[in-house]
Amino acid sequence: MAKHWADFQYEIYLNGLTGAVPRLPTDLTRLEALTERRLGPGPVGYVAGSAGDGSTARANRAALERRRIVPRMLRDVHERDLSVEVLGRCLPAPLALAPVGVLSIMHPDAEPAAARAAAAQGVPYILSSASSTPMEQVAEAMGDAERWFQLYWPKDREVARSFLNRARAAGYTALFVTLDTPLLSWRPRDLDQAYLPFLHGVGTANYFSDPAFRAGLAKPVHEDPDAAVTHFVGMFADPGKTWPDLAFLRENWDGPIVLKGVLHPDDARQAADAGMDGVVVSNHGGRQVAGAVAAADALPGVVEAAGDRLTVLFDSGVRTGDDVFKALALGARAVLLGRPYAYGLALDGQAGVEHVIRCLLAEFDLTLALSGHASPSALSPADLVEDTA
Ligand SMILES: Cc1cc2nc3c(=O)[nH]c(=O)nc-3n(C[C@H](O)[C@H](O)[C@H](O)COP(=O)(O)O)c2cc1C
Ligand SMILES: O=C(O)C(=O)c1ccccc1
Repeated sequence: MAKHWADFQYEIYLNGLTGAVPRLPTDLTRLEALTERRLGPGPVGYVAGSAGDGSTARANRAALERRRIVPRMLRDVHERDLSVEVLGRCLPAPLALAPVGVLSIMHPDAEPAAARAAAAQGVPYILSSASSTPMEQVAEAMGDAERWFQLYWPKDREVARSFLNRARAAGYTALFVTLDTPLLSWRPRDLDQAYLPFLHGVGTANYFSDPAFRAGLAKPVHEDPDAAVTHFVGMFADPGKTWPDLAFLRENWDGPIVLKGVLHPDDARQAADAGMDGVVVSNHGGRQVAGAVAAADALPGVVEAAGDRLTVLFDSGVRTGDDVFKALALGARAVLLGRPYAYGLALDGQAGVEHVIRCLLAEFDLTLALSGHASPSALSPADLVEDTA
């Protein structure tokens, strides 16, 4: 019998018999305000903030909320199985933790704590290139869990090659290549605080530990940290890249490659033509293009274009179990979760991240059951209506 994620609900009530209540709210939309009280304005602004006036982030929520579930009754939902196949692996639920860089601004335990939390719950953790801990150390924290690595494709070919070699040697199997961040967007919350974590050296661990990166420095990192940061800023991304460049990644990575940040159906077709294995329909949580299409509104078109050539994943704005239901009904195979787990980490370290995963999946399991379905594969667009009022 598959694990019932909904059992967490009963566990909470049972603990209540001894007077215990959960350490963090079970409505994950409440975590941002709590984190705001805990952390300084720079760090929380960086995580909570988005591009421009925040319209894309709001549109992400509105597009999910506008879609409403039409539950079905009397359909035997006693036994449920939330597992899904993603990139040739069986996951216990349709969820992975999105790559979130600079996590040490949230909590000193940072990426290793998030990785341990994900591993404890059997959920994949996608490690960001811009992590505060080198990828080899995070790999150890992941233990037997699935290891996925997010690539910010460095401008320098040798650093790119070195990252791929290191990731492979450290046991990462799938590569998530983020396409939507060749530049950082206009982010007023960070600009008004004049706060950018990397300029404080945060999020540079993979680079500063990299032999190919260090070969480009005149002096060792510790002798001239400012020059190392400047080198990182110039190297971190490359707005000059085009579709034919993907051949380099295909030649240098033999596992699955997923392009993160695809919103247009034609880009999905180009991804498939370039031999990619999947896409993440994402607008980076509203952090890149202000005024961009809501991720959920872009999802059906990309799903159609992908056909059976690509695995389609989804992120940007997922906060509740019914959001997961809706993304899957619109055709995503699984969702990635971003800010909520960063807040869980800020508020309670590894335990906070586990709390977030368990709440989201318990709520999804209950939504699935109460809507008359026993597995993610049963969902389709016919389970939703669009609220046009
Ligand atoms: C603080 C922060 C840092 C992020 N860093 C990265 C990153 O290093 N690489 C990446 O591909 N996406 C990054 N993202 C985007 C997430 O992977 C994801 O697309 C987004 O957070 C999903 O939206 P949500 O926060 O609404 O769930 C970051 C997001 C946040 C909030
Ligand atoms: O802030 C982000 O959204 C992001 O993707 C990023 C980029 C570089 C370093 C850390 C995070």
